[in-house]
Amino acid sequence: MSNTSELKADSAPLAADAKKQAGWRDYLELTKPNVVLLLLLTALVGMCLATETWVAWQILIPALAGIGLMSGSAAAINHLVDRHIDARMARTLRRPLPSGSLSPKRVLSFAAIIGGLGFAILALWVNMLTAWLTFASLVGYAFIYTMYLKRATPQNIVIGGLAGAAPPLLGWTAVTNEIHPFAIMLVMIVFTWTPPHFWALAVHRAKDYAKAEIPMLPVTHGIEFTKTCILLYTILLGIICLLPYLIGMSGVIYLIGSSILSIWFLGYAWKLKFAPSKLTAFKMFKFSIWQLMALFILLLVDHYVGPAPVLMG
Ligand code: HEM
Ligand SMILES: CC(C)=CCC/C(C)=C/CC/C(C)=C/COP(=O)(O)OP(=O)(O)O
Repeated sequence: MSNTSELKADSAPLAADAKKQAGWRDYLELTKPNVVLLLLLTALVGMCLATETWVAWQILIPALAGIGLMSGSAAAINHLVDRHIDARMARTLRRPLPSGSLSPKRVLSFAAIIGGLGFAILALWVNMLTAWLTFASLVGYAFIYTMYLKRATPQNIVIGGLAGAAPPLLGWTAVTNEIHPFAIMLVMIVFTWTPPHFWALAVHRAKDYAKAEIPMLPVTHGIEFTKTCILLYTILLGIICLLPYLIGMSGVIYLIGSSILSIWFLGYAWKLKFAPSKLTAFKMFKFSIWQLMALFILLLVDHYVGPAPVLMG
């Protein structure tokens, strides 16, 4: 979004071209609900790992609601800022803004309302540290990544990935009101997972990104270089996934499960680099989502079911 007059100028043609009436499904789509659900799982695990017992519902409910609403708001701002490039890519052209079912003004109001509500919930019922850290993540994704990094550098998703990686820390601070090294380690897992997650899709959709002139790595440095980077990040992720066990935060259930997932993911990265079929990149992208979900469920199961680990420090 460059300024208010652009928003006004945009509203008219989009509203006039509207092909269908806006409904609640359009608003839901703006929030990237599947992404937010996975973000909330990582936040929930951050909350649970921060305490030896169950998380009190008086914190659990407002923390998940606040983080979810602010993430949804960030996603809606991403739709607003990216509406022109979304209109140029096959994957995104049917979204509510490029398809004309919602106007930019409505999207801005929606993002402001749910974002403000999310912040108020965190500030009133959780704590100010979590409220401000979540706000920083919103700014990181909706403004720094979407408005600047995405259009400026092929390292966009590496740096921007920090915002999407923050929820385990947000969950942890919601419960303890302090930043703990264990929470940072959970952030590091999601942070290192993001490049193979996204670049696998970018390899599959490289022509789309080139058409929209977005400097994603496969566009600027080619498919082969991107596949090498995916392989290297996948190895790094495998190493980082060992840390929860090595520092005594998680036990053998986690170690065995996460090692299987890491080897599996590495198998995809290896195939993508050395023996790809047309669909390997897309299958790896899909697998990355299941892998992160399974990894965080493992952390949770290990925490509550496994034998108590010996904690450092
Ligand atoms: C800068 C960081 C990230 C980038 C650039 C990125 C990029 C993408 C893209 C382009 C898609 C396809 C969306 C679509 O087809 O509509 C996607 C899907 C997805 N991403 Fe990411 N992602 C990032 C971080 C994350 C994080 C942190 C999570 C969760 C912890 C996540 C979870 C998902 C999920 C669940 C989907 C599937 C959505 C669906 O099927 O509706 N992503 N991601
Ligand atoms: C408060 C908080 C935790 C904020 C983070 C919220 C959030 C929704 C992070 C997910 C990152 C993501 C889906 C990036 C893709 O954007 P893209 O523009 O590259 O993808 P697109 O082309 O599919 O829109």
